[in-house]
Amino acid sequence: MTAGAADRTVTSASDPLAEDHPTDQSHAHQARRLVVAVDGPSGSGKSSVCRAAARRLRAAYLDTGAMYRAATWYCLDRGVDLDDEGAVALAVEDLPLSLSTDPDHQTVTVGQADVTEAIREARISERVSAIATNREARALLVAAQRRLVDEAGFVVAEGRDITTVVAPDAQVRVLLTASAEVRLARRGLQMGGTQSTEALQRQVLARDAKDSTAVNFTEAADGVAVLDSSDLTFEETVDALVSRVESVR
Ligand SMILES: Nc1ncnc2c1ncn2[C@@H]1O[C@H](COP(=O)(O)OP(=O)(O)OP(=O)(O)O)[C@@H](O)[C@H]1O
Ligand SMILES: Nc1ccn([C@H]2C[C@H](O)[C@@H](COP(=O)(O)O)O2)c(=O)n1
Repeated sequence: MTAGAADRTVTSASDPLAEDHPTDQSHAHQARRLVVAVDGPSGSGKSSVCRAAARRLRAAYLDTGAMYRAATWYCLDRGVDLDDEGAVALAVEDLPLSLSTDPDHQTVTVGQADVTEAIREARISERVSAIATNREARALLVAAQRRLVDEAGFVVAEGRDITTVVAPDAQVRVLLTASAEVRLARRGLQMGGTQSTEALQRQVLARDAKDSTAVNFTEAADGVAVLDSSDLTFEETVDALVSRVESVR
């Protein structure tokens, strides 16, 4: 792990902070505890907007989707049948995951393998719903995420169930949305125009449809503010999120 202001390491999903060594700066985060929870559908801008907001706020950044992706990578690497719910849950229990929460240095490792890039591949995006819809695997990952949020103190955490399950008591709770058309266009640009329309639809819309059978991230729960970025630039969206945080600090 690269030590830094917001670094945390999950050493296994079932015992996430067993070997964590918070730095002095991370204690400073705890002293001003503030949790910013952001959910939303694929391509709405959660990762990019939350990472930029965390940088501006000098907070930790927790990408919970990266944990589901790393679990998928691990299962595929070990030849676990993703349709075998019990085998997947056992694998996730053993998952040797290390995740940086420093918004400037995003790294994800599984055992000795640096999977930071690999977990973004289409083969992972197209299979990750098998983990997201596995109840036991979810429970393990949610427990690890709660520990990370608690330890971070001042954190921007994003995913699909942060406002409702992982950190329902967060001081700032936001559902970041954008129209399906806009999200597909953004994801197409992000992938450098390499993906067919069908592939993009599988990775964005079909994945959302599967994931939403496990958790609701299309409607804001009570107390959750909707931030629709369809007509906002990236900077305007970051500004809107940062302003919300500043208003409760
Ligand atoms: N308001 C915005 N205006 C223009 N582009 C944006 C905006 N917000 C995000 N983007 C861009 O859209 C793309 C998708 O954003 P991002 O990967 O953050 O989405 P996401 O919600 O995390 O998706 P996923 O859940 O699938 O990982 C990125 O290239 C990002 O820079
Ligand atoms: N809190 C979360 C975060 C993510 N997921 C699932 C749903 C996605 O298909 C997958 C990858 O997330 P992404 O990197 O695209 O944000 O992980 C979830 O169910 N709950």
